[in-house]
Amino acid sequence: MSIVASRCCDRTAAAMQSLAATQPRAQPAQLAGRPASRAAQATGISCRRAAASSPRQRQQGGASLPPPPPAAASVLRSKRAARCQAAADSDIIDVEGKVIDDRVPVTVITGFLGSGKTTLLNSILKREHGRRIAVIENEFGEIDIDSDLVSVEEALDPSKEQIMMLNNGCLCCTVRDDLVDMLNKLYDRRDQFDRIVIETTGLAQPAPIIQTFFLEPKVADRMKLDGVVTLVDAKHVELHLDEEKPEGVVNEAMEQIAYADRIILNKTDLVEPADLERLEDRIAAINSMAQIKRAQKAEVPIDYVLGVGGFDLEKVEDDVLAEEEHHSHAHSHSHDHEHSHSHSHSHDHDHECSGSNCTHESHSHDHSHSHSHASSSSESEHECSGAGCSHHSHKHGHSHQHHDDAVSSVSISIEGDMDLDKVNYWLGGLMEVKSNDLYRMKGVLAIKDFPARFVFQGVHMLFEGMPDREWKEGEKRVSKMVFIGKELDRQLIEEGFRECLVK
Ligand SMILES: Nc1nc2c(ncn2[C@@H]2O[C@H](COP(=O)(O)OP(=O)(O)OP(=O)(O)O)[C@@H](O)[C@H]2O)c(=O)[nH]1
Repeated sequence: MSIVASRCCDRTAAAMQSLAATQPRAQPAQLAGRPASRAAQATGISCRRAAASSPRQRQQGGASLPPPPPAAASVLRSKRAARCQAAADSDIIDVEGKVIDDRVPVTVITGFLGSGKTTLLNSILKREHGRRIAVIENEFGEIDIDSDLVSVEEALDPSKEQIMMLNNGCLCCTVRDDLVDMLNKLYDRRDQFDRIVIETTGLAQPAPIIQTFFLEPKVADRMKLDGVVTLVDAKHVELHLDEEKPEGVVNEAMEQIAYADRIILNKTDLVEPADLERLEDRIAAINSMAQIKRAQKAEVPIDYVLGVGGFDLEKVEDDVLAEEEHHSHAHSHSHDHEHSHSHSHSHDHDHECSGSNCTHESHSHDHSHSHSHASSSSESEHECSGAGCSHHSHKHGHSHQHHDDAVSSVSISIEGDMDLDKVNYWLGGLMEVKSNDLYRMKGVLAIKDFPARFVFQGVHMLFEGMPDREWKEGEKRVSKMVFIGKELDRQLIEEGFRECLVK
């Protein structure tokens, strides 16, 4: 694994306009191969997991901007070989040469105040699922931590040797070091548990917690972030999402949804089915990659929250495909609406997508009851189907709800080979310029002259990627990317990505 961690963006230069440009620059962002089991199988190279989780690897260049890449295809190969050597001595490899990932999986439970986090945690701890769980409970100063503690303590069964640690501070801003300490202390008792669950405060911003698992070498070497599970209070979430925040102040509720791998739409007993549909649309517009499940008392199958693999490169394709399915479902959902309202809808962009060159604007399906038929008022018309369509800002909302959520998902799908140097340059620029506002991204790329697909995922300035399986004979070489972030300029992102195509 390669992680580019330029935490601070010194170079805001040229802003977003520069992203569409394509000349390689001196220090592009890095797309480098991660030696992982599937890649190793595909290439015959057997080496180990996450090179970036090795402190030594980090010193060797994972944590700073990498040198300029040589010719496209050789970047992946040479980096992969280097990483094999770098990681070899500390890694466990099975008899077939496959890497065994022995790190402790960690689940982060987040969600706004009162959304049901403790209810979920208690439910996880009480159920028989055969996993021994250590819990880290984080609470914020003013909140009554004692009552929460009691409820969690009651759920702990001494015979299962569950462990709980309490951190009385805010993980997101002041005590990430505390989290590191706690994780490392917990690790000393590694034989007593199989996985760790962290319940965050309702006001937590997930990013620093997530980043801890990639940026802190010791933690990254010992633990693996399995997934971010976000509880959403169906009754109150819109209140929080709609809350106007002063400039520069984050909307925690929106961020918690944006970073999620799994969303539990909880307290469904308190709202009407129509409210749930509307909420699901709004949540999906913010984060189109996360699965959403409705629940009461946070009751969901255990596999929905544990063993998610939300940051696994091996699962990137599933997530990207899930996003596409979600999109097409949302389309049909929106069309259902259309019919039930007897063609009285105004879509911002009434379109269907097909062909490799479709590049349409935000799919904001505005189900307004007061407008006439969509086609008459649409700004652009296109069709949408097939790999070549690039979808953006999947905002499937209703006219009575907000359309100006600052956080949204942008997905692009383009057929054809990408020029690696250009992708390096463009993606590096995007990460630099958007840094704090680019929350999560995942993608599968077709790189020219490279027989394997390249998969990547990222959080802010953290980026990891690796060659995946080889393209199959006759398979369409399609590159897909999904970005979740704040005030993403869909058009600029798409133009930049399209410019990376081999001419
Ligand atoms: N009606 C209803 N109440 C629920 C549901 N799930 C949880 N609750 C209740 O909502 C309240 C808050 O739930 P918690 O699990 O404590 O929520 P939390 O997110 O941990 O709360 P904080 O720690 O304050 O952020 C409790 O009284 C729960 O019993 C649900 O599905 N329906």
